[in-house]
Amino acid sequence: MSAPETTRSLDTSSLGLIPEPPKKDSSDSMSIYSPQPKVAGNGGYFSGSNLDIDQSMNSITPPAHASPTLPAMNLMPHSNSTMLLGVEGQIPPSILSPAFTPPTTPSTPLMGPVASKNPPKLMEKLPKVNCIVRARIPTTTGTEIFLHLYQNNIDNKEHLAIVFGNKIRSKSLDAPREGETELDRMIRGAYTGRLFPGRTSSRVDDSPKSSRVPSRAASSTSLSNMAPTTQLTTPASNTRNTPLVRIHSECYTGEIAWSARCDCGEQLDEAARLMSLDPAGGVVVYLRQEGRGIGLGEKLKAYNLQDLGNDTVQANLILRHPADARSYGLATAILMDLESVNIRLLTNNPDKVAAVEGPGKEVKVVERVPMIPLAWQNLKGGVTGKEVGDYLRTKITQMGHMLDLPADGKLM
Ligand SMILES: Nc1nc2c(ncn2[C@@H]2O[C@H](COP(=O)(O)OP(=O)(O)OP(=O)(O)O)[C@@H](O)[C@H]2O)c(=O)[nH]1
Repeated sequence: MSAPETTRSLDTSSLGLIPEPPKKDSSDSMSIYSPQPKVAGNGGYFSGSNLDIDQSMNSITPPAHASPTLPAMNLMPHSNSTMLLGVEGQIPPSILSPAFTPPTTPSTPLMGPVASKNPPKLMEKLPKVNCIVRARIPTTTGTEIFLHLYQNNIDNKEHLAIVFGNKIRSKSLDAPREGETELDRMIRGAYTGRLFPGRTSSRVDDSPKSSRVPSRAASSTSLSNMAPTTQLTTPASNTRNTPLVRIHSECYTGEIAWSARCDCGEQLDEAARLMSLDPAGGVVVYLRQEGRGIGLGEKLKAYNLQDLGNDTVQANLILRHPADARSYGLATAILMDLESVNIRLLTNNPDKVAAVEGPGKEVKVVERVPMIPLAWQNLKGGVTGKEVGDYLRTKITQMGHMLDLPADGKLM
C-alpha cells in the first residue's frame, strides 16, 4: 500500500466549512477569528508535521477552529468516498483525529468501510455476566415487562435485558446467594409470579389469582396499537417456542432526543410491540454501546461531519474510529443466562447474526426476522426525512445490511 499524500497545500475553498482564511498579516484585523492557538513543541493537538503544514499553507494562518492539519480533501456533499479516503481507500493520517479513543466495551478491531466483508472478531472467551436485579415495569402501552440489570467482568456499564413474557428467567438472578433472606430475594427480583403487600416467600406465588401477571393475550392488546397496522411476524411452526430477540445498541439521540437521523427509536418500539404479541415471549438485550460503540460525544462529531457531506461510515473513519466498533459477547452471555440459546433475531445486520452466536456457537440464530422501516411499508409511525434515508442507504450499500432499497428509490 502506498503512503498517503500528506504534503498538499490547504485548499480551504474546497472544504466549504471554513471561511476564506486571512493572510497572516491581516489576521489581527479579522475579529471573527479566534487567536491562533499556541502549540508547545510537538505535543498537543498538532502533529509533528505542523511546521510543514505551515509551509505548505504558504504562510496562511487558519482560524483557530479549523483543523491545522487538514489537507486538500473534498468534504463537500457529493464528494465521492475515493476522494475522501485518499490513496487506496486509506484515510490520510493528516485528517485523522489526533487520538483514537477506544470504547470502554471491548470492541472489534479496526474494520474497513464494508463491515460485512470484515465480520467482527469474536472474543475468545465470553464475558461473565450477573443479573443483579430485576423489576416488573408496567409500561405506558399496558404491556408489562421485566427489566433485568446486568453487571459483567469486562466493563463497568449497566447493560440491560428487557424481558417480555413469564417464561424467560435469569439463572444468575435466581441462584441463591449466601445468607440471603426471602425478603432479600424479593427485593432483588428473584421471585416467581407477582409481588404483593404482605408476600413472604420468593418461591411460591401465593398471590390471589386475580393479581397475577397478566396472560400474554391480555397484555399484548394495547401494545399492538403502538403502530397501528404493522403485521406481526408469524413464527414458523418449528420456531413457535423460540423467543424473539433484539440486540439493541444504545442510541441517546434516537431514543431520547427524538432524532430523525436514524431509525433506532422506531426499531426499539417495533421490537417491543412484536415481542408483546409473540407467544414465545422475547428479549431486548440493550447494550450500552452508544453510537455503534464510539460513544455519544464522538457520534455527535460524526453527525457534524455528516452535515458536511460525509456518510455515516466515512464520518466514523475520519474520526479515526472503525465503521462499527461494537462487540456482542455480552449479548451472547446475557442470552445464555436467560436460557435463550435458540433465538429468532430481529435485525438486518449480518455482523450481529454472526457475532451473537458466540465463539463456540453458544447461541443459535434459528431465524432472522428483518426490520423493515415502517415508512417503507407505508405504515404510520416511522421515522422519515433525508437524514434517515441517507443513513439507511449507507447501511445497505456500505455495511451490507440485509434490506432491499424501496423499488421506487424513495428512501423516505
Ligand atoms: N457512529 C454512528 N452511530 C450511529 C449513527 N446513527 C446511529 N448510530 C448508532 O448505531 C447504533 C444502531 O444500532 P442498532 O439499533 O443495534 O442497529 P444496527 O446494528 O444498525 O442493525 P439492525 O439490528 O439491523 O438495526 C446505535 O448505537 C446508534 O447510536 C451514526 O450516524 N454514526
